[in-house]
Amino acid sequence: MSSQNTTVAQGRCLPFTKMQGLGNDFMVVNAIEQPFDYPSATIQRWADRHFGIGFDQLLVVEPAQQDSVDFRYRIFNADGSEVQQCGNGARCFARFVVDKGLTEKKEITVETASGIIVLYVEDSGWVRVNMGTPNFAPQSLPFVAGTQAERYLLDVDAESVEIGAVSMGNPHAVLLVEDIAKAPVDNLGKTLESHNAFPERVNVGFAEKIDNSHIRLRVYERGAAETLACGTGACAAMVVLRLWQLVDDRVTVTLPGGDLTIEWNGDVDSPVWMTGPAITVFEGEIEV
Ligand SMILES: N[C@@H](CCC[C@H](N)C(=O)O)C(=O)O
Repeated sequence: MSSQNTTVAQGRCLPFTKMQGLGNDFMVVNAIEQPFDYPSATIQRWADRHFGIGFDQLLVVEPAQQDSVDFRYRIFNADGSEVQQCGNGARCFARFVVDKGLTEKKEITVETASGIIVLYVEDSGWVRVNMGTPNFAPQSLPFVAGTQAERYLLDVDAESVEIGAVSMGNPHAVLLVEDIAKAPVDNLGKTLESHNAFPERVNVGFAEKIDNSHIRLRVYERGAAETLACGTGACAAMVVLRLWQLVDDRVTVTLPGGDLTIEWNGDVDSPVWMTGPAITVFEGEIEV
């Protein structure tokens, strides 16, 4: 994760599209035709829900750096930090490049800071994403945990909290809770996000099992606080619960903003699939 600190031309107006995937909302910018820099302070100003556009993440469409890839997909949290992956954003990215006529393909390959992912725009307008393989190695998050395990006990404020840990390109801690409505998302989520066992911070998911094919989930996102949905968080929760043999290979994940379908067969060499909606809210321009 890194922050950008370059200067940009003042007084310029930047066209953007406001999009959302299950209420996880985004400012999407075509930087192929209008390259610009992303100082953290500017992103924070744009992300502000009272003084700016208001969004959880800024998504930037750039030219691919490799021949076999269609686009480069860059992601910035509302706090201005650049991150490796964003699942709901990936679906919006796919709809953006198709709706704007930047590609005629319905199978779109994109580079992210954590590798290549493939996006499939379905006839219904929903998007199915090959999110790549989950990585349970602690160093992949990074997570200072000693040896790899299915479950870890973490000391938090004199208590011991059981978590699963996985990288979906970005880092996730997952906790199982009895009642999602009572989950301490604001307090424990915020504390764990910056726990010293996660040197690059972490996204924190609270999952309640409904049955073998249905879980409820709330996520305290690194750099954005609790969001209405987190795509990589849904993948992380599903694979951790699948690893713990609590769910089947195909699971509906109900987030505050709606449902995602997540599929993973339990094989660490198999990819995780995510399917869900991606919606354009409005178009606008903002002063850089
Ligand atoms: N909302 C996203 C995840 C965005 C990045 C995350 N906050 C991080 O810092 O890793 C999603 O839908 O996956």
